[in-house]
Amino acid sequence: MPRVVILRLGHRPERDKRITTHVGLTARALGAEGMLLASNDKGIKNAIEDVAERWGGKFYVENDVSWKGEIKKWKEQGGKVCHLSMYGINLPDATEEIKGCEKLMIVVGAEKVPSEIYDLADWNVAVGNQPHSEVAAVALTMDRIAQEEPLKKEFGDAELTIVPMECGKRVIDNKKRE
Ligand SMILES: C[S@@+](CC[C@H](N)C(=O)[O-])C[C@H]1O[C@@H](n2cnc3c(N)ncnc32)[C@H](O)[C@@H]1O
Repeated sequence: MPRVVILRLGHRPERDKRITTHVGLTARALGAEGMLLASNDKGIKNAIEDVAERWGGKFYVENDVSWKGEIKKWKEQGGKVCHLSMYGINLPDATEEIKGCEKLMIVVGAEKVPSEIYDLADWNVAVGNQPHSEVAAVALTMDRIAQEEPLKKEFGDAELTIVPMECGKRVIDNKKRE
């Protein structure tokens, strides 16, 4: 799988807190390295980085970035950009090509995204051509482009680790074991 960064556009702090947090948490869980938030909401950064600190890995959130600046920088560094939109080409028809790149920025909107994004993106990709959710779109895309099973990813330096079991809950507190 390429290195993946999420660019979240159009986040409205008064109504999108939960969904933007879920975009970040889902991307982290499936192997992205970070999320760039093109709005000012430090609470999102704090909430996601707090989870990452307890559950491991090195996921970061950058607050209040310039979306255009970040896309430009990413492309100058050889990265590719995949904008998720129900109007794009269908994911199964783009997966093989996307899998081949080294650095991938996945762009997801909230409200309507600036039309310029469609031209700046290397791929405008629909996760099926029906409206649904940015969380589902990120999850399915990351799952489809993964080379290894993303649900078995291990997170280093975790304070907390779950022991999967058929029934019940077991969480290891790694701090207590030190
Ligand atoms: C709830 S939708 C709102 C879309 C907005 N009304 C518009 O017309 O662009 C928010 C985001 O979810 C993602 N999304 C929703 N359905 C999608 C689909 N079928 N395929 C890919 N992305 C999707 C897109 O990134 C979109 O910007």
